[in-house]
Amino acid sequence: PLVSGKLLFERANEFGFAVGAFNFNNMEFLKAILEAAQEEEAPVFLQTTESAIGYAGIEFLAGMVHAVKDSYKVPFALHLDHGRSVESVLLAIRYGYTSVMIDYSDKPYKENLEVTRKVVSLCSPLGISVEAELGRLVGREDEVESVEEVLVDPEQAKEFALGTGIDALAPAIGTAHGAFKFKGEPRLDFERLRRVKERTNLPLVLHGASGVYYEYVNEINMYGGELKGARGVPDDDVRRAIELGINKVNTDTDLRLAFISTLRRMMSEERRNVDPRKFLKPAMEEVKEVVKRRIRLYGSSGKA
Ligand SMILES: O=C(COP(=O)(O)O)N(O)CCCOP(=O)(O)O
Ligand SMILES: [Zn+2]
Repeated sequence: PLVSGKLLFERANEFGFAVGAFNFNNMEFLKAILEAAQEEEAPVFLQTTESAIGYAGIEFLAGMVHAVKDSYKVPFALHLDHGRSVESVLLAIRYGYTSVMIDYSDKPYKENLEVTRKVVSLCSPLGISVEAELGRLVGREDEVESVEEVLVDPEQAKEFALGTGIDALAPAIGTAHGAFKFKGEPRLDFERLRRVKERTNLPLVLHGASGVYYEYVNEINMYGGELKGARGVPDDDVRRAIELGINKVNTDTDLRLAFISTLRRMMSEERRNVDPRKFLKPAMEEVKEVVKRRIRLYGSSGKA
């Protein structure tokens, strides 16, 4: 059933595992995620960014989730990923989201603190969980670095947690969104993560955590794609981060790679087919498989 993110954050923090937070923009990804969670008997966050809402419309995205809120026995939260304004959070509340992120990490600290405190005052009385971010993920798309990376300051994290009353914190520890993470070798700042957990004891969130599995990258490159230098976070680093206190792991790129690799292969092999379902069904199945793989990696199988 559809539940508050608070429930998922608290249990994951108490028992030391992470809940998968999977992004969706359409019915196929949503169905794949929920079926994977059901088969793994795992809780999940279903999450949409503002660009997902721009693509599909919040009525469709929230409407689909509310339509199936009693159709799956596993608990799932509907989460606004990277909300960039109070208005965006209010819209999510209006459409029955049960968890939100207010991401003011690219603004001065004081602004981040004030706006986040405001969002907590709006959401907490409604039982809606609030996630915020400190430090800045380097936003690397197609190998082009767009923003300067700023790693989280553990002392500031403690003050921020106390000053805002957030339910969860996303500390920037070296990851980046997309398929091109890290300049050189993959490296997360585990010592910094440990200190943030020690000082806040909050449920922590890892953004930019996709593994970018070579089997999907290779298949995309074999069937007309061009992902040169694609690289993700090794599974062992995700495990280590969870041991150190990560309780929600954001996963978008791995689902995209699974979907697109299957789509490219099917489109190239079935040259007479014009029924979208013949391509979308196997692509959806592949997304389901990679979601199950990630749920097992996060230690959340059987934790529903
Ligand atoms: O942390 C992540 C995903 O990390 P990943 O790329 O490593 O999967 N996210 O918050 C997902 C961000 C998706 O943004 P958009 O819908 O604008 O493309
Ligand atoms: Zn993110």
